[in-house]
Amino acid sequence: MDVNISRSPVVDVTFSAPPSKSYTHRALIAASLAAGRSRICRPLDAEDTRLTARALRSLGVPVDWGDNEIVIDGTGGALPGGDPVTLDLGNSGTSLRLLSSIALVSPRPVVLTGNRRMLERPLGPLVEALRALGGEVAYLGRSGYPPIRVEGRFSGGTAAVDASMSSQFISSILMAGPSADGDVELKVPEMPASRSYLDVTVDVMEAFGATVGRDGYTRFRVRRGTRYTGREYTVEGDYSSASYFFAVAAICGGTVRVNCLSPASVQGDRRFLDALEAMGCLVAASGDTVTVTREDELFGITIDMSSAPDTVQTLAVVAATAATPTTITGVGHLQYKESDRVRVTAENLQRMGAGVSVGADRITITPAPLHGVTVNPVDDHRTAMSFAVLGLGVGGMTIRDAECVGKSFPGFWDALRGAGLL
Ligand SMILES: O=C(O)C1=C[C@@H](OP(=O)(O)O)[C@@H](O)[C@H](O)C1
Ligand SMILES: C=C(OP(=O)(O)O)C(=O)O
Repeated sequence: MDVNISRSPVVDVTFSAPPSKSYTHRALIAASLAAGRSRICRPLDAEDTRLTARALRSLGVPVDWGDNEIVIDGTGGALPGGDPVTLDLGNSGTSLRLLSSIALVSPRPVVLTGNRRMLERPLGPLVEALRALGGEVAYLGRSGYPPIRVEGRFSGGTAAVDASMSSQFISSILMAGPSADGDVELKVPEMPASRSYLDVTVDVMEAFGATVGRDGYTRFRVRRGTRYTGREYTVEGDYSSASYFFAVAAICGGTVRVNCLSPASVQGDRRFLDALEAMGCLVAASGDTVTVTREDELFGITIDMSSAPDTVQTLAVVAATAATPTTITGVGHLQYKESDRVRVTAENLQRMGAGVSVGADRITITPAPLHGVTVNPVDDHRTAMSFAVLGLGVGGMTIRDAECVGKSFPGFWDALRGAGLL
């Protein structure tokens, strides 16, 4: 499916944020390992979260996905035995990384694999840590990458984790921690990438009754005997997905309100709002609603987005419409995502007329007169959504294979149509 995008006049629209993908993955896992029944309310129903649910069912967890809720009778920390099982996680990095540790909880041999791009997304530091904690983990293809086969016992102990490529390596072990035979202690020698997602992990673990010891982002501990308890849990709104709506105001001018967002959220992509404010937008929050207004031209900034990786592309497209250049740092690990996002973003902005320079851990966007192009997102949902929003400011844009947004935000195109923007 291709979507053609014309230039939009100044906007005055209200959107609802979809549920958080990261929170939904984690609630599914915690509920699966919990003692007792959980009801997950307003889960994100998207390709990636469905992959996690399907994988948990394959591991023997009774996951009942109903109408806007998921009911799970938790296993109480253990997983049932059975034949070896293979989990195909598509290109859901969160699913594959987090479930790699859940696989160690299972008494069955578990193979974790994915699509072609997933097999290019690194896993080495997580495998090394799982081996140190009792896992017998084998690479079935290229060393350091999926597919892997996980056997052994989650005995626990101490492991050092290099999370410079992905915070998910740490989140994975922590989420499974309550099911280890002994204490789990993780030492993190250097600042993890996307560190805010570790706050999301700890938030969900504690919401389901687990206690997590930590020293900032350098050390994490889950004590033997820690357990999850089933509960009713409502998934908060997704600030990463909401960024595209906020960017509509920044790029087209006018006002966008987005509701269903938690004002106390620990999601790192709230930082996108700080960036918009620094560039000249008016940002206001009231209850569950955030309002962004852009009246005058925006000016470029220099900002570290290392803890807000999923809104780097959204910020880059906004930056291309500002009056002066923007430099975004902390972007080196974006090469490991659904695509090499810094390269893809640079190439497409340059095709549109912007000046872009890329360094080891930064991207600088120098605004210039822009023209619409046809963008092939190469199956990356965030490339599709960020350039769609830029198209509303430039016109003459076509997004190829637009259904790829289903990975995280299946309602994206309908939301723009419902607001009269398509
Ligand atoms: O743990 C999570 O839910 C996620 C962590 C981040 O990945 P990295 O930690 O690999 O940067 C983020 O980009 C991804 O969309 C979701
Ligand atoms: C990188 C992302 O997700 P994942 O790591 O789960 O593939 C994303 O949603 O941008």
